[in-house]
This record gives sequence, structure tokens and C-alpha cells, in this order.
Amino acid sequence: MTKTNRYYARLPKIGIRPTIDGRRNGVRESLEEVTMNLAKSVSEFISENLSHYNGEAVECVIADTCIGGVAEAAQTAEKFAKEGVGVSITVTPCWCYGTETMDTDPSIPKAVWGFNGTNRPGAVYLAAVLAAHNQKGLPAFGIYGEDVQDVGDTTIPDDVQEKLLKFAKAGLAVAMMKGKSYLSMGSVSMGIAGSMIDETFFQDYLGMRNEYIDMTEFVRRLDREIYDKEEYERALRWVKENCKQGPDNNSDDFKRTAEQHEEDWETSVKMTLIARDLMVGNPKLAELGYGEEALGHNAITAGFQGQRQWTDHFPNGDFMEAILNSSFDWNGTRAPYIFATENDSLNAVTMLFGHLITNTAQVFADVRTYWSPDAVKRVTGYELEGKAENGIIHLINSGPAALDGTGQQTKDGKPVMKPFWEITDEEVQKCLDATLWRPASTEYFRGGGYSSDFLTKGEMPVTIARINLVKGLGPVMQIAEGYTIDLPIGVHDTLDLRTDPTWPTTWFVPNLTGEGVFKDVYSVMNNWGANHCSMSYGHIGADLITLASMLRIPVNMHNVSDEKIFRPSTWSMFGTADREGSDYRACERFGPLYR
Ligand SMILES: C[C@H](O)[C@@H](O)[C@@H](O)C(=O)CO
Ligand SMILES: [Mn+2]
Repeated sequence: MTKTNRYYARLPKIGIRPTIDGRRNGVRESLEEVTMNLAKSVSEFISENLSHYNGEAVECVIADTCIGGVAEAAQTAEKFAKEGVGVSITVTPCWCYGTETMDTDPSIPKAVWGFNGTNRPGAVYLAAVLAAHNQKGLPAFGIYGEDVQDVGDTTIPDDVQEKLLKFAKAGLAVAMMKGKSYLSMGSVSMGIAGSMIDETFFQDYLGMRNEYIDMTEFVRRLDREIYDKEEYERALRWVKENCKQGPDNNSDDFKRTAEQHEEDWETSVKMTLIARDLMVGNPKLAELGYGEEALGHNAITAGFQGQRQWTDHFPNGDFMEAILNSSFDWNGTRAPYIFATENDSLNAVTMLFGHLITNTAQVFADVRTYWSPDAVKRVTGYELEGKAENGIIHLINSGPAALDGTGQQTKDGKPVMKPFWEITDEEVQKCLDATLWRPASTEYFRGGGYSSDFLTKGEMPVTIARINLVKGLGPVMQIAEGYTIDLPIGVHDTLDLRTDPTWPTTWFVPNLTGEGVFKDVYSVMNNWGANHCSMSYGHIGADLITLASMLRIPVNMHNVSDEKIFRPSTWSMFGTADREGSDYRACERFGPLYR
């Protein structure tokens, strides 16, 4: 497993702040050990349960002393800054002085765990300090366990654990994005609004930079051989051994020649190396005399325009997009590079959210077709049943679906998508074996290339999401938890052949709640805000909601049950009955995190 951090910044740490009643000669002394032990147990719990994208355990930093007042609060802030803390958690079993002990750094996501005990009032501090956070406009997440514990008990109850992890994962995602780049390779693809880069969104909401290259940079690196030639030869050999070429679906007039097919493979592999090097650099390029290129763009995510100028002339980006997004390549398993097709930066960011929450690969797809039960029946004679009985949504796009999306990795015999360090060589092989590389449809892609063709296994719990920009409002996020679906293979073939069968397909159904747009599958499709979505393994809607609230991005539709939703405590001050409305009001009031 590689533990190398590929970005020019340390991995963010979580700072733990044990706060205490500062009164000496009895009170403080009696609480020092208990309070510090609580901090230690939170620190251990987080490091044992959370990993970064590269598999490294999340590191916590505990304040040098308990924090009884402003001097110790300031000393702690200084230590945290030195250590690269990006997220803070305050813990206490007792009463302490709210504004004197609180974390006041506005850009660091913060939570407070007020121990539910009786001999010393940790919960009273929690309420007091949250009131201070609310009054001062520094949103904080409040954690209050449901069941009373005895003083000195350092076990973390299940409900507290759940909230700590939800908060910490989302907080780390915020900290990971800060200062990194989105690299736009090319410009606007086919008039897709998501590929018009909105710098204000990246800068103000995510704390990110925007970097750009023209696609001629690929031509320069191809022509002048600015890539690691040893790796290229190795990659091409791996492709020949592992990437099965599928049938050509083009009519005879539109087929490319065997020679062109060969060349398309070579260009596709070179493009993959080049795109990766553009994103994160490659020390090998410095050895070739390309010191500037060796540095890369510090890109935590990127997008490739492709259509149309590139693909009208050169092989398409499908192989590059699919492999970069997957958890493996010729170098073995490794973290996916989060890479959008059609330079859809908004879908790239959605994928990045899903990736940073789960550490797994993501499936980028067009939200292509809603198939009602009646329409399926009419076309195939088949009656949709089980989870699919209310209709299905066809997710399909050439290119950027990670091969992890085949569903060929397993846990307890069930299909899953895992972080790369849990994926076995056998599972990598299964994902590759389940994928055909079909000569690209040359009506669309005049320059040829290869599209990945696979069918996602059913019964995986998944979440689709999307960020949209609305003029005058800003970014909003939509979320639908659901399942992937198995169809009888003949039914799949009939439906798939009506579109482009050379692309990967996922059949998806959202979980219906009977309310709002989740009253039926049609309404979910009908309310999707753009042509694309990002699909993540697992039901991660609640995590995305927590993350969105940290970034002040309101959620305009979701099917996550109320008790799972965890937002800063001040959100409830904007109204408790209509939580969607209060989310909008709070996000508007606080505005983007980095404004
Ligand atoms: C080949 C086509 O142009 C596709 O790329 C198109 O259907 C899309 O994916 C639009 O998002
Ligand atoms: Mn698309």
C-alpha cells in the first residue's frame, strides 16, 4: 500500500481540545485527568476508525494542557496551526467558560462533545458554548450523548461515536480540499454549463484554486515524448494483457482500421500518463529535463473537455478517464484520481466529496433515461419487480465510470466498492475481466479511441449526488440514496441497445419515501438538476449533508431520514419544523466558508 501523500500540503490533522473549569484549589485539579482521558479516548477512536485517501490513519493532536481559559485556548490554537490541524473537536465532562475556552477560527470545522454526566455539568457547558458559537456566527456541531454516563467513564457511546465520525469525515474533506486545485484540461464541452469554470465557487466555497491547460499541451507531450517511457511500455503491455477489446459497433463505413486501432491504444495509454502527470506531477519528468512539468498542478480533481475539438481529431479520453478514476492500474492498487469527462467541474466536485467521504472510487454518469414499468413492459414484455417495481434510471456515460463500478469487489459475499488498500489482486482482475473496451462510436468520436463497456452488479447500496449552480442563489446539492439493480440479461440488452451499448451501464433506483420528489422514481429523474451525477458506494447521504452544511451549500432534495441528519446546532435556530428551509436560510446567512 502506498502511503505517499501526492499533494503539496500535509494531510490535515484533527485537533482535540479538552476544556475544563479553570478554578484552582479543588475543581480544576479534580477534573484534569478525567478531561484529558476523554481527549485521549476520542483521539484513539478517530485514529482507529478513520483513514485518509491514501490509507494512512488520521492523526489527532491533543492540546498540551486542558483549556481553562483564553490563554490556554490561544496556546492550543498556536499548536494546532503548527501541526496542520484542519478540524477541531472540543471535549469536556464539566462546566467551563464558554467564550473563554471556545475555538474561534472561522474556517476550521468545529464540534463540541459535552459529556452527558451528572456530577459535573458537561452538557451545560455544551449548551453555553453553542449559544456563544451561534451568537458569534461561528457554527459548531453539538454532540450530546443520549444516555447518562458516570464520571471517569472514557467509553464513547454509540450515538456519540456516530456523530464524531460523521463530523470528522466531513471536516477532513473540507480540510483536504483547501488550497488544492481543479485542473481544467480544455474548456467548455458541447455547451455543458458545468464545464464553464466558476472560480468564485471554487475559491469561496471550497478554498480551492483553478488551474487551466489548453488541450494542445497533450499534443506537445505526445509529440515530444514528455512522459516516462519505461512506464509507458509497461502500461501498454499491461493493457494488452488485461484490457479485452470488445466488438466494434460501428457500421463498416465508420470502422477504423486495424492499424488505427493499434495506434489508438498507444495514444490512449500515453494520454493517461500525461493527464495524471498534469494533475499531480511526476519526479521522472525532472530526470528527463522537464523540471516544470515534474511539479504538476497540485490537482485533487480535474476534468477533460474532450468533445469536441479533441475527439473530432484524436482518440477520445474514455480509457484515460476510466483508468484514472479506478482504484488500480499497471502500478497495482492506488487511490483513484478524481477525473471528470466533458470537463464538468461540478460533477468533479461532487465526485470529490464522495471520494473524500468514502476513500473509494466514484462512478461518473449521465442520468440518461427513466424507464417506467409500463415502458419496460412495452419494449421488452418484462414486468419490473422487487426494488425495480416502480421504475429504473439508466446511468450511462462513455468514459469516467471507475471500473470499481462493475461491482466485482466483494465483502461478505456481496458486491461492494472498497478503498484501494482492501482490494485484492483477484478483485482487480475481476473488474478488468468484467470490462470490454469497445472501439468508440466514430459518429460521436471521429478520432476513435476505446470506451469501457460493463454492467454494474445489482444490489449495491449507492448514493447519487450532484452540485448545481443557480444564478443569484449559488451552489445547491441534490442527493438520492438507492440501489443498483440487476435486470434479466435479455431485458438489459434490449434497453441498452436502444442507446450506446459500448458504454458502461448502471441501473439505479432511488429509495422512495412517499414524500416530495421521492414519491416516485419519475420525479427523482424529473428533478435532477443537470445531465450528470456522481455515484458513490454506500448510503452516504447523511455525510454529504453534513459536508454541505460545513461549506454552506444548501441541499435542495434528499431522501435521508431525519434522525441521521447532523448539521451545526445553529441551523435549528433558523427553524425546526421545515429543515430544508432552515438549511437554505442558514447557508444564506453564513455565506461561503472562505468569503
Ligand atoms: C457522445 C455524446 O456526446 C455524450 O458524450 C453525451 O451524451 C453526454 O455524455 C452528455 O453529457
Ligand atoms: Mn455526459
